[in-house]
Amino acid sequence: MMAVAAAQKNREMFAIKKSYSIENGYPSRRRSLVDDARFESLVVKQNKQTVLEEARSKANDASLEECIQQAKGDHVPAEQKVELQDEQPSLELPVEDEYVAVDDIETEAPFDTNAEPADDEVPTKNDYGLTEDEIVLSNAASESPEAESAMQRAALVVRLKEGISSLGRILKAIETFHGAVQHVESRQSRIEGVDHDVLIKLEMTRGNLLQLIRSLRQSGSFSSMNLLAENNISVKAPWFPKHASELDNCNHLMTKYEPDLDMNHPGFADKVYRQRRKEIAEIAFAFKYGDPIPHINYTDVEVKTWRSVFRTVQDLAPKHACAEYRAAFQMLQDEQIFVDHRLPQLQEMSDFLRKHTGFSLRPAAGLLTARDFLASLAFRIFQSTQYVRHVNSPYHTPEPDTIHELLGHMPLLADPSFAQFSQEIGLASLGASDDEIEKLSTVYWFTVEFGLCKEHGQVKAYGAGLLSAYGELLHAISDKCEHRAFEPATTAVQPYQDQEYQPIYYVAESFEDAKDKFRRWVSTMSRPFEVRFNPHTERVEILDSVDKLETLVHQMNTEILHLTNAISKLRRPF
Ligand SMILES: C[C@H](O)[C@H](O)[C@H]1CNc2nc(N)[nH]c(=O)c2N1
Ligand SMILES: N[C@@H](Cc1ccc(O)cc1)C(=O)O
Ligand SMILES: [Fe+2]
Repeated sequence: MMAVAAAQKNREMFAIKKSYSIENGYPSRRRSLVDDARFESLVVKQNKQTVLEEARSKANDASLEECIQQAKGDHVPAEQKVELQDEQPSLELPVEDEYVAVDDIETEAPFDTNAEPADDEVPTKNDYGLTEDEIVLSNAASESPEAESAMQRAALVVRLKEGISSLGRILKAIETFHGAVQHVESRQSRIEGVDHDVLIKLEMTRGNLLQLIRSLRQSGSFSSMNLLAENNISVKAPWFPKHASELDNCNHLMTKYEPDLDMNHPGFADKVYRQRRKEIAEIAFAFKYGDPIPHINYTDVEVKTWRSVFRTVQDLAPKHACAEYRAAFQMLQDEQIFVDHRLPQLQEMSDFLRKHTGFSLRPAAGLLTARDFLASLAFRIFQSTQYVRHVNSPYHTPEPDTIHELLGHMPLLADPSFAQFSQEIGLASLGASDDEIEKLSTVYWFTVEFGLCKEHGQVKAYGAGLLSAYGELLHAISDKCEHRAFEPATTAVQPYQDQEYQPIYYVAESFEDAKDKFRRWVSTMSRPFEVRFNPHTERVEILDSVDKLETLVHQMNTEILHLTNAISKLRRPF
């Protein structure tokens, strides 16, 4: 608790309004990007577990009689309705706004007659406990009386142990709860002690469905009873932003490396620097989707820092940076955005990127959590810091600053192939599990941040952490470190630290090759749905229905028609 109070105080001093770690009591003196991320995963898991357990114990309190009573009669009397709600309080799965049910994902749950039952199909030891799907359902039902009486389509898998005739009792129970059976399928079970597995698709009110599940669980004739998610019952995916404006909620900071918190930070002893950081952090926290990015009047000291990094990178890039970086750097110089006597403003940089790849910027107060940071990339939005590293350490700084973003990230975000790669990492992160986020951020780390690539047999840098830190750039191309071939599956589990120069770097054959490999690897991830970014609406669409796919196919047909026309026009004789 002491640590939390101290962190709270630090937060006030430094105006950190949203920090995942601080809000959850992470000891502010522990300093590692990786530990910090693990801590986030752990807290999320623990919270989820607590919520599930609470809901299960609540569910166990309700007796069968009560349930059946409530289900009888067309209308549940008002007093009982209240009681019902008391039993199923609103269950907020997440800490803060992470991990809430995704309420608009529809999932198909096919009844694969050959499939062995998965271990996790068996809900709990205590057979009338709620599974996660049921908690999501109960969550949806407890939102309002209307939500509770809303019709819900669902699929149940019941394993019968006393002969197929108990199916009759189940159907009767469904009738009692005013459900409509749409489909029934049965098969001989391969599970010992079970004679039949039955799949029942039905429709009934959410409230009744929960009661039905409870009452079936309490009967001794079934070995297990499972609800499979169907229309509008959410899959167990974490919440993620569906529209670019929702990134206003995706600005959680890591605690490490704030000058107020970390004695090793180059700015720790510098009061003026700390005050400046506070001012600039305020701008990021106040920023909302659609706002112009506020202009910063950089001080002479800040401009001096910029000039020294800019000039060195300008000297080193021709020899050590990849071709795509060099090309974009040149364009930025031609447009007078990259000049040595002033820092580029985020707004002009954002306008530049938008013209080239559709990427845009929004200001960030510091190092963001991987989940929040990656989510924005899905929308082709890069969350960029706006403060400048301390003047005493131009060659390398332990946290991202605007020089790192501008010199390291921006040139490549203007390259179409690289922009696409960045967005794909972002899209893959939406709704990913905590473990997968950890893997994705590790891949991001060894590619976008510290990647090397081949060019005419030579090794060149494309990682932003190398192109903004000439100290590390020279180290990465020296023989003091190890170079390995980029392979997403192995790269994703390579431990790393962000305190010092990296001991290992990964070398990609090319961006296109890295993208190909990444795509193949991502397709092995667990997310049960595919997403797509619609640039016209700035919305991420979940591709989970035939209708949505059909619309897309129509769009693609139109494009193919235009392409075919283009070919025939080009072929036309003079
Ligand atoms: C995704 C991965 O963890 C990566 O290192 C992120 C983390 N958070 C960040 N936050 C900011 N502001 N800038 C960055 O470059 C990053 N990089
Ligand atoms: N080391 C980089 C900045 C940086 C630090 C930490 C990060 O996670 C990312 C970037 C530089 O000096 O430019
Ligand atoms: Fe970065």
